[in-house]
Amino acid sequence: MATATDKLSHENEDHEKEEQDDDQTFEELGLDPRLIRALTKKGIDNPTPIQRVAIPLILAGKDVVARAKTGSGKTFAYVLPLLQKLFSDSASNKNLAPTAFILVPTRELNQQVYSEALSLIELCRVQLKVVQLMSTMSASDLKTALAGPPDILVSTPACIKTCLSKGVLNPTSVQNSLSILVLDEADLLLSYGYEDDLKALTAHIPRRCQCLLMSATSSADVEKLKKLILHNPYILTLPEVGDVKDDIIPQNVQQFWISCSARDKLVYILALLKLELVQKKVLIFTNTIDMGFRLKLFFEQFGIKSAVLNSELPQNSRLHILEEFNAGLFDYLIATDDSQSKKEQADVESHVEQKKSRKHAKRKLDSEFGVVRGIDFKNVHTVINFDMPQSGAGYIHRIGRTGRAYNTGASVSLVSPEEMEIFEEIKSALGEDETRDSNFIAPFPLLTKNAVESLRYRAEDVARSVTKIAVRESRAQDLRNEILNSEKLKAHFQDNPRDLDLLKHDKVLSKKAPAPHLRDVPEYLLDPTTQEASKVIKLARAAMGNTNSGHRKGFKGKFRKNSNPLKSFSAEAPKRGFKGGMKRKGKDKDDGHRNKKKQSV
Ligand SMILES: Nc1ncnc2c1ncn2[C@@H]1O[C@H](COP(=O)(O)OP(=O)(O)OP(=O)(O)O)[C@@H](O)[C@H]1O
Repeated sequence: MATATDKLSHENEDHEKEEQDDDQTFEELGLDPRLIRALTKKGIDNPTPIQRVAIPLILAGKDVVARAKTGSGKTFAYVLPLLQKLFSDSASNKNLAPTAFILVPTRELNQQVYSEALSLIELCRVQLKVVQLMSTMSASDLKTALAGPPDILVSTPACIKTCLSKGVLNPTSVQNSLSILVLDEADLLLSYGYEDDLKALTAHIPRRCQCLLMSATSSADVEKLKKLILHNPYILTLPEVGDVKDDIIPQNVQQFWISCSARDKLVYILALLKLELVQKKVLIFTNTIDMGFRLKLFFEQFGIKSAVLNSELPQNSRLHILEEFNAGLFDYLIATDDSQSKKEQADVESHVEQKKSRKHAKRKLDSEFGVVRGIDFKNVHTVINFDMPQSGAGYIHRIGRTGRAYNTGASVSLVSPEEMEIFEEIKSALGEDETRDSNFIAPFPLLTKNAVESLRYRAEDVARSVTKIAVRESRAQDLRNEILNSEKLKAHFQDNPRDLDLLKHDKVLSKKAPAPHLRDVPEYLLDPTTQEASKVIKLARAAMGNTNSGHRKGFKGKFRKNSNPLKSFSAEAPKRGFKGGMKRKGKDKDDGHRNKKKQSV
């Protein structure tokens, strides 16, 4: 067993190594050649900064608390060393329970992590078994999934608790077998209400178990989890260097905002999309499901096809919508970030519970839905906040859906006077600073008043036709369609897991056929500035090989290292006893240059 002094000197070595060697390879990190080959097949050649720091530490058996920006490659940072450790263990594995648990807050993330781990295992051709547990599974399905047992279990904490309470997982077996526990998106686990579920598990985590906490933001919740789960004294925290607010948003994401009344938001978003002032693919956030459908119906009248994603839809449909969007089958996805609705529902439920009248407390929304947080949307260029999120953390997670890996991205927030207060809160959470792109939300420069006014008449006319009843009917219709889809999907995808085209989710819901004259914006309605702006966007798109949203052409390496979230992770040593941290080299020297670029979207 190493002493605390050993621990500190190890940390210092790691730190210096990182400072010296910015271009380390996976090989130099000690990664197994099979994993390196698998990564090459996935087009991944070099580790990201968080991977450079975390992989050797995890391989060395340390507990790690890793905090790194959204899109910085945290999943591989733990999945790769975890698999490597299991490569050597699996032959001698006589365990009665899984060796590794990966706990995630949402089903969507569950699916994503499971798929990443499975695909690496398949590419490495090793005898490891990974399974995912879902809360919809019956006790016998859970039993079947855990038979064997698998080497890796991906699950929400709630399912683990269910397995323990139903006797599907034996606590003693867990104590004897569990060697690695990962809490992914740790900052969200408690806010999704998993505290009791986690507590039910902690009693059975053996002391020798290696624990890893991955998170995009730091919060009191992460601290709480650290205390709850991490009992091994060898902990390395990897927060960002210096100011906590340093580069919370990746530097290759440009953030913009537009001030407009709540009523005018429809005409503004129409102008952004129809006049092509933002690049595709576009992810649009609303705060309520009804607003999501209102937007969809509104867009349909202008020939803009979009799909909606929300917690009301069956799980298969949600996962399929994500797959289709990631594969580039449609360009506009309206996602409802309904953490607020969930909270409201939870309040209602607890009220109902207090009254001991639970029969009306049916859960309509899926509490494990979480499309905003942690999901790896592929090639989303623009995130639009149609409604503003309720907190700084919510904003960070939403914006983090663009600018992932080596891509650039932009965000546009439509802010009404009623939302100014929360907007100010968000800005102070980011530590807004005009000299740093990553923290600064600039006024959107490409939309002129003329352009908005030219569309106002048409937009308001259509907006009036999208009545509450129309929204309610289309919401019900979509749910019916998706329930049918869900059944078909289940059956079909068991046999053809890669067949994405079968069911499209961006079909038209409006009863009223779109008027042909609304499809195109006639040239006489467009002022020269807007025409110019739209051309600039198209050219930028073409220059980046982004003319077809389904295919990302490599423009890796064209970014300056410092403006890339994957390159700019920096780590700092724990507060006590270790100073210095891993600094980004020359991080501020080209700020002026970045500011000049602010005009392009
Ligand atoms: N070394 C690498 N080189 C290039 N791309 C990478 C590398 N590592 C991961 N990626 C890609 O980067 C994207 C983001 O990775 P990941 O989802 O792990 O980010 P994250 O840090 O977990 O973000 P979030 O906090 O939003 O969940 C993924 O598409 C992943 O395939």
